[in-house]
Amino acid sequence: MAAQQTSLFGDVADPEPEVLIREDGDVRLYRNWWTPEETRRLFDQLRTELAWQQTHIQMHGKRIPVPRLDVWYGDPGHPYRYSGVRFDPEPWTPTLEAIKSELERRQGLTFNSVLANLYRNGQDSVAWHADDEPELGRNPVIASLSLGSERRFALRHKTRKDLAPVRLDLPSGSLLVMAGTTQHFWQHQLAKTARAVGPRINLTFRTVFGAGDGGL
Ligand SMILES: O=C(O)CCC(=O)C(=O)O
Ligand SMILES: [Fe+2]
Repeated sequence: MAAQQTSLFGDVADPEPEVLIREDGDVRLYRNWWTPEETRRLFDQLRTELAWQQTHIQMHGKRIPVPRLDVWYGDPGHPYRYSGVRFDPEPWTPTLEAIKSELERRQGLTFNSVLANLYRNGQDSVAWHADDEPELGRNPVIASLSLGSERRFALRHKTRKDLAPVRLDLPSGSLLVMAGTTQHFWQHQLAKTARAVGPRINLTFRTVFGAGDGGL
């Protein structure tokens, strides 16, 4: 039975997660990880507090804007790589630090970085990819929190045709945890939509191994 816990964010009973993927990976969804009130408050705080920026990638020698705003926060000394270039993360804000401690306590995990994404409308998206950069280690645990408008998330196996793709609308206040070998065998995306949708914030907590951590 899930324990009733008192948290910074109120009294929350964590229900058992829904298991979305158990073959060649491990993906679980906690639908009501935050209450609607917490979710609204955190969405407003993060929308105004975070240093949202436009990231560009190099493609065929051209500088292309990614279709969303994003920003990395994390412990110093754990640079992340984007399009082959290393960047230092921003220092934790109080809101992100509180969310991180809450996540670590309730999930029994630790993280040192978070990539925050802001999808401004239905035209913002993230293309098929796996979070398999070497600095995330062999079997990364990625904890993904959704706030704001519901958007369609999808996972597909890279090679096996017998495993059906998983598609679901990620509710506001939900926590999706991708673990085990998920990033080796599966890709995920957040597709564009023609529907009129408001903004969505996604926080993906990760552990980025720095040069001194060894054991990648
Ligand atoms: O917005 C999402 O739900 C997914 C974001 C994602 O896959 C990423 O930032 O790596
Ligand atoms: Fe991802």
